Amino acid sequence: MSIAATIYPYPLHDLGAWRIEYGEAYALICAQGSQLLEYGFRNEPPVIWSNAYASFIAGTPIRGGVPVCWPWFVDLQSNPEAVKADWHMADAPFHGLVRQALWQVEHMEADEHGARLTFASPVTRHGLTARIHLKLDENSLELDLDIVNHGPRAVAMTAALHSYYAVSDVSAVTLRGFAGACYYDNLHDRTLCQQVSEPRISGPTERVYQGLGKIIVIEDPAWQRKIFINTRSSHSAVLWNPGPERAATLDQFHPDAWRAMLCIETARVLEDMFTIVPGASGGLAVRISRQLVQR
Ligand SMILES: O=P(O)(O)OC[C@H]1O[C@H](O)[C@H](O)[C@@H](O)[C@@H]1O
Repeated sequence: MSIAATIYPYPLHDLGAWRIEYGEAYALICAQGSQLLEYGFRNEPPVIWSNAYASFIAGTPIRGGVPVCWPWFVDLQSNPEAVKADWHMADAPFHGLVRQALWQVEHMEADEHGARLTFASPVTRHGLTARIHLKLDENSLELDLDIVNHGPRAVAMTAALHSYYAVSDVSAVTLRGFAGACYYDNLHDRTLCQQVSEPRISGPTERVYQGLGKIIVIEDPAWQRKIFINTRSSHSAVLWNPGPERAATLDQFHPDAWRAMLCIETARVLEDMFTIVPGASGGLAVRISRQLVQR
């Protein structure tokens, strides 16, 4: 007998959210920011780092899960000129316009193939519409940021699916998929560097990689697990861990939490920015899965 997925309301204080279950897999997504807050498999460590210290307050960004950053990433001023020009505004919020905005549920469907949900962003400037499509099946979860330009002119933008992954100990995991790429080291004056071998995280890290391929792997021997990050239409990613000193200053963050998480933010930033012409669509997507490995 085949199992069907289920979706049910799971309010977080004042915020609307939905829990999705399908066999051993589960996920939690919130209407604010269309933000995935949990993803994992029962009786295993979580795949996505969910934050016990997160506050669920309307209009306040939630730390953890997968915040959606769009139509720009980080502060607007450090984006390419075309993005700054198209989105110029006073008090531009960090990471764009949608992470603390309330998205509308457009579609929810659960059956023996899994669950599919669509959220629509309230931002319609320049005649753009943005949607997040979430797909959960037995083995993977996909998030697809899909933007359509219904307006009269081309619009430039950057975006990121700012994913926090759960790890046993950030200094003990091995990463695959970065060797050979270039990155800007934000902690060293945004110097452009070449990644020769695969990176290890031994302290605060904030690197913006360019020219990446379609797959990144997190190998976590202590948890006998590999996380696979398959991307679509994205050639950049941000590797971020605050390290202990910055962690102590972050909101909604336990001072020791930096050890248990690693952000690999599937992105289209800097040289990987994109422009959508009238009548066209664009965006980026990530499919997250895991494989258990025997020692
Ligand atoms: O604290 P947040 O606004 O959630 O941002 C968290 C982090 O996001 C990205 O990784 C940026 O590169 C970092 O500069 C920033 O600190």
